[in-house]
Amino acid sequence: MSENTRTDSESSSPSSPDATPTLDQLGAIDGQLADLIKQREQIVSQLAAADQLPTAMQEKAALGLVLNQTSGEPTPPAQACNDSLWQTLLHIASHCRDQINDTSVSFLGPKYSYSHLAAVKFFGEAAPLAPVTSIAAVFDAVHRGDAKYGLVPIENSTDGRIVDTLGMFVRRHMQICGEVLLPIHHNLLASGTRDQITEIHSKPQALSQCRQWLAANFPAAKLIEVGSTTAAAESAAQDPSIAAVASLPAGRAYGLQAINQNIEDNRDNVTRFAVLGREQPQPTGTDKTSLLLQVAHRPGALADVMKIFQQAELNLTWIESFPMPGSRNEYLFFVEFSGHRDQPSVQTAVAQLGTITHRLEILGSYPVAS
Ligand SMILES: O=C(O)C(=O)C[C@]1(C(=O)O)C=C[C@@H](O)C=C1
Repeated sequence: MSENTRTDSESSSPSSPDATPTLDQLGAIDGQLADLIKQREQIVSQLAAADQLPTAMQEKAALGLVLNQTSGEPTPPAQACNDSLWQTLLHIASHCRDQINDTSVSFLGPKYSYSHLAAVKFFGEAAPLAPVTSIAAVFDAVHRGDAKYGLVPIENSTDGRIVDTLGMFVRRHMQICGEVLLPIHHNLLASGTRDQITEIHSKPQALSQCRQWLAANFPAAKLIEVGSTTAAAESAAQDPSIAAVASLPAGRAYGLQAINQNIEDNRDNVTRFAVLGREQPQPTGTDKTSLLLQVAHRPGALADVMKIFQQAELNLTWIESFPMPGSRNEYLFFVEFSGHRDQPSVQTAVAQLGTITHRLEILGSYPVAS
């Protein structure tokens, strides 16, 4: 143990409750923190070498419990996401994992896309994040095992479902092991002045979330759909006639001016992201389960499905229909409800659903985000 880690009451705590603390005491505490983080790094690499390192998700759950004990509040871990002490602990955990190159997280990039901001919120600032250029590529990276986790937008409070994501779940079997809620504040960013703007670039969902504002303020501008909000910011940095709808961090990264801030039509604009990965999180008491199902094409088929949820007293939190690729008038359904797949009532409902559906996939059970 180094000088700094000694719990030295003379150097790190005030000599009496009324005495003003000194800068030395602050320095001593910082030294202890740095030393503890180094010790933590070492333990993480030793656990990894012994193949005993918990997964990033397990570690996150354990961190939540530690934080709850410290604060004395019975908050489930996932709900502590906005707390800055929580973010700091998560950052330290991701920093230690980064030393051993453990967890890679695939997301729709480049950096500073909303998907990137959501990945940082969930996995921590220092997690090894791997940007790709499309939602399909996130699924591919997790499917091939190039990334341990993936992060994709699934639903927005203004605009509804994210079609690219639901389409990929239909085409490729993939598990959900977590979710992140991110408030989305869009900004009009440009390298020139307001008068120079003739085109506005962004991801279709972002343009749609600002549709009324754009129509009222830039009725003559051409709206151009691109792969991500950061890709739009990149173009705006190269051409003063292009403005981007993107995040403020993207604007700062590309040296753009925020011509207008918070231009989303709905002030309560929130996007929900799904965390993709092979892991199956343990029940926490506040969990959610996602299913993909296909019902027979006959009257009352969906009503029969709903009856099963009603009888099992499972509370639905989301239901979306999605056209079946290649067969007109047939639909798949995404259903989410409160509860975990290990719960007996969920198991009974799933067994019954299996007898009346043509396709049934449990996409995952995971802690509810707030
Ligand atoms: O382009 C981005 O920045 C994204 O992360 C994608 C995306 C989306 O497709 O919904 C994510 C959140 C916002 O709703 C707007 C864009």
